[in-house]
Amino acid sequence: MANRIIRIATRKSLLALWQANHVKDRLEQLHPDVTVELVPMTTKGDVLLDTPLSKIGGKGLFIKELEQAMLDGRADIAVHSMKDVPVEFPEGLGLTVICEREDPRDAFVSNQYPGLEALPAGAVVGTASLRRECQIRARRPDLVVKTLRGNVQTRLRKLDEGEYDAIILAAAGLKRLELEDRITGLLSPEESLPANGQGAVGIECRLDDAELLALLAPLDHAPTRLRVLAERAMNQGLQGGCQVPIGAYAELEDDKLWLRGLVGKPDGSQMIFDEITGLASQGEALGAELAKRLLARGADKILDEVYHS
Ligand SMILES: NCc1[nH]cc(CCC(=O)O)c1CC(=O)O
Repeated sequence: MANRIIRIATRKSLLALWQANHVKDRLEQLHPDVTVELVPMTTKGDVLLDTPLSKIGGKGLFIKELEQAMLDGRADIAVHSMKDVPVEFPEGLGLTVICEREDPRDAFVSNQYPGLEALPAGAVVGTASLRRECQIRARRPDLVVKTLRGNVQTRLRKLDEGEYDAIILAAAGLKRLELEDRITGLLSPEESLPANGQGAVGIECRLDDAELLALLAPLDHAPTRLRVLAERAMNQGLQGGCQVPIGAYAELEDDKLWLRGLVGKPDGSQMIFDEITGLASQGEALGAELAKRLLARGADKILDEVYHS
C-alpha cells in the first residue's frame, strides 16, 4: 500500500479540523507509507450558522458537501462528530469506523456561577440544543433559555461578552480544543442525558475501496461502537434528527449494555424517560426496543408536535 494518499474532507471549524487532524495523525502513525491530506470545505450548516438549527431542518446539514466530495472522488474519507451524522447514508458510502469516545457529558460553563443550582431565577442560559433546553427547563423552570449558535469559540465569546449567565456545551469539544479549563462543571447523565453519539468521532468513506477500509480498520474502537450503535438505533426508532429533544446514552459493563433514553418537550413541561439493559452484542435491538417503549408512552405525540410546529 505504499504511496497511497488519503484525502480527508473536513469542515473548517477548529473542532472539525482538530478531529480531522487527529485521524490524520493516527493514520500516519499506523501507516508510515501513507500520506494524509486535509480537504477543508464549507457546508450549508456553516453558512446558516445564525439560524436556529431547529428552524433550518433537514438532516445532514453539515455533511452533505463532504459526502459529495467523496462521491466525486475529490476526497476519500470524512471525519464526523457522531452526534451530527444522520442514520442513513448515500448509496455507496458508509460509516465503517467509530473511534474511541471522549467524555460524552454536557458541560456547564459560567464565569460567575459554580453550577445550574447556583443560578438565580431569571438567569439566562445559552444552548443550541432542544435536548439541553428541555432538561434544563424541567429542572429549573425559572431560568431563561436563549438560543446560542456558532462554533465553540463563538459560543464562549458570547458568554464572555455577558449575553448569557451560563452556557451548556459538549465537554468533548472543549477538551479537544484545549479549553478544558473553561468547564465550570460537568453535568451527569442524570442531570443532562447526552445526545446519541456525543463525544465520539466516526469515519465515513466509499464502501467499494477495500484497501482504504483495511487502512482505517485499526482506528475502530469496539466498545465505543457498541455504545454508539445502540444509541443511534434508539434515535432511528424515533425518527429523530439532532434538532429534536432526544437523549440517548449507553454504558457498558462487561458484556452488558445499559441504554437510557429520553424524549421531552423543548419547554421541559413533559419528559419521558426509560431504560433497558441487555447483551451488548444486541445493542441495536435494545435501541429499537427502547424507542418503541418511549413511543408507546407518549413520545410519539411529543415528536409529532416538535416536527409540526
Ligand atoms: N452540534 C455541534 C457539535 N457537534 C459535536 C460537538 C461536540 C463534540 C462531540 O460531541 O463529539 C458539538 C458542539 C456541542 O454540542 O457543544
